[in-house]
Amino acid sequence: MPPFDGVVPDSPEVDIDLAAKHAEAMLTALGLPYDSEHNDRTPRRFVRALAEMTAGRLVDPGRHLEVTFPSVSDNPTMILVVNVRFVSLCEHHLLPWVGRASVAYLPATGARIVGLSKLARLVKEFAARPQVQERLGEQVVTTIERMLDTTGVACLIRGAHSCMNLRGVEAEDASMVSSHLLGRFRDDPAVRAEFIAAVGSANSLGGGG
Ligand SMILES: Nc1nc2c(ncn2[C@@H]2O[C@H](COP(=O)(O)OP(=O)(O)OP(=O)(O)O)[C@@H](O)[C@H]2O)c(=O)[nH]1
Ligand SMILES: [Zn+2]
Repeated sequence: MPPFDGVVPDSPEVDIDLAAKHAEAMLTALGLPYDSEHNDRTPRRFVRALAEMTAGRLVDPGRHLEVTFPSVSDNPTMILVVNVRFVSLCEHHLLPWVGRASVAYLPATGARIVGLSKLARLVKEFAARPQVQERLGEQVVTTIERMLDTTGVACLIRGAHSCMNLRGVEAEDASMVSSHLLGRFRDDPAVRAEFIAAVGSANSLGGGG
């Protein structure tokens, strides 16, 4: 089942008919009846969208790191993917939050390496569920550490949380920055500085090749 393709997951855990019935009751209880021909499918649309945006919880994102290639260097250097865009749902309010993650790892000498897209898939699937930013970063780095032979893993995330930007405190331009560092990224200031500088310079170069 591929999530993130606009599809509602086909899973025994997901009952769209039942969810739509409850959503209609919930909206009615809020004084928002959806009972005209214009909007009577809204409860169904609402729960389908929710199911689609939480499809990542039904898969094991780590499976992407099972596809590896032989090492190409006796002196492996930092592998970094910058600005992986993701969409998530704040687990407190179930409102969307969006962000960009930059993910790096240092392969151990002789270790097999992973395709770049797999790091992006990891981020997007861990994001596609009720989530908090701290846990997203933690899940990304600990999964890479578990699945690959590395001497360090890092993930820097900048997230814009609509529950803070568009309601409540309405801090419109505020975003959250978090860094999750393991191994040499945590213990060696030079490696950490190289990571932060590489993310910064990639951003100043703009996207693309
Ligand atoms: N640390 C962290 N906090 C988050 C994240 N997403 C949402 N929050 C915060 O979760 C908190 C939930 O606080 P509550 O006081 O229970 O909720 P609330 O009454 O709606 O609070 P306000 O948002 O301040 O109106 C809010 O401060 C949100 O900004 C996240 O990824 N990480
Ligand atoms: Zn929230």
